[in-house]
Amino acid sequence: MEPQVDTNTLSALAEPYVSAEVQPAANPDKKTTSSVEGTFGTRVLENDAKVFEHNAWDNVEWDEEQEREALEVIQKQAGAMVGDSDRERYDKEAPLFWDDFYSRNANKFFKDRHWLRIEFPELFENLPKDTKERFNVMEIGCGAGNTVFPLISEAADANLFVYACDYSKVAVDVVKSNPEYNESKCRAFVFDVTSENPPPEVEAESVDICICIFVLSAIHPSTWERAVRNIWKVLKPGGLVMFRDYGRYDLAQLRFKGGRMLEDNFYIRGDGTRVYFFTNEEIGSMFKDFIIEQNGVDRRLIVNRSRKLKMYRVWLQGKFRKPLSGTAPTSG
Ligand SMILES: C[S@@+](CC[C@H](N)C(=O)[O-])C[C@H]1O[C@@H](n2cnc3c(N)ncnc32)[C@H](O)[C@@H]1O
Repeated sequence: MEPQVDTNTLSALAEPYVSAEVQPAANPDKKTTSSVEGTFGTRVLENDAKVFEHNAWDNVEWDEEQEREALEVIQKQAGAMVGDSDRERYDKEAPLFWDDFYSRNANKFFKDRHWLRIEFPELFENLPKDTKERFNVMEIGCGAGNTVFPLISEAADANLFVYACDYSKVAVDVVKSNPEYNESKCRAFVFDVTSENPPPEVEAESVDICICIFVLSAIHPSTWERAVRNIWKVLKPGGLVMFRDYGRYDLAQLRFKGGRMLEDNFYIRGDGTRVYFFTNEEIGSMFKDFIIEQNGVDRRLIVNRSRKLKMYRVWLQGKFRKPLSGTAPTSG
């Protein structure tokens, strides 16, 4: 996610919300099942002495030392885990914390995802025009609509329909109150992706593309399978999941202090919202029943030139295709 804050000052990166995202660097449209380091970026740091000459560097390699330091930070965090009763409360009341978040921020927090066309060109290719067959996109965890509205406006002359769901009622109300909201193009509704069943608003196997941007990190790891099963059920055979989310050792993870870790790599922010930091392996096994077309890591070094600070960002990006035949994933 990309809050509208200055990502170059550390104070802007403090809890409760670390700036989650800057615009992806370049088109990683490369089919691979492994890391796609090297495909995202355009500006590569070749000489460490020049690190403060630009604001950002792409595809930054991590050395063993950095990895060791990251692990040390995480071990320290694990020394002061959130207590059981708080953990249960954060789990039970999770949507309410997001309600509070959107009550405070409405649609002023995240920037619009204008990079969709670059990173996820499949959303715009082969869109039907003037045909009876509608192209259905579903966004899970649509928040304030920062993906939905740019998408609808970019594809204004196509026969595109967007289902926008979120388990925060306040978020859904924010989407519905947007002047661009138009039920001939979009339908927003409350839905928890970890529910037992897919949403009644969406016909089974009717969705061409399902978008999950910074949402799966917000759900408890024990519910990943249910979420993926619901996504599977709404997708057409051959349909695609477009995924972008936090990666392991992202700055946002390493900046958590004691008393914030709920479980391994799963944290509670100061505002009560939760966040997980994934590895490619975890994402690969979560979507194991899909054809993995991309499962990449986007590493960026963001530099504060005046304060000589280096901030390492790690995001994962993936494209997972539902096979033309196959049965729904079962829960383990
Ligand atoms: C980090 S925000 C991302 C919002 C939006 N995808 C974006 O990138 O701007 C995560 C969103 O996921 C929603 N969310 C979290 N858990 C959810 C769940 N189990 N089902 C549906 N939405 C969920 C939250 O309410 C919040 O709006």
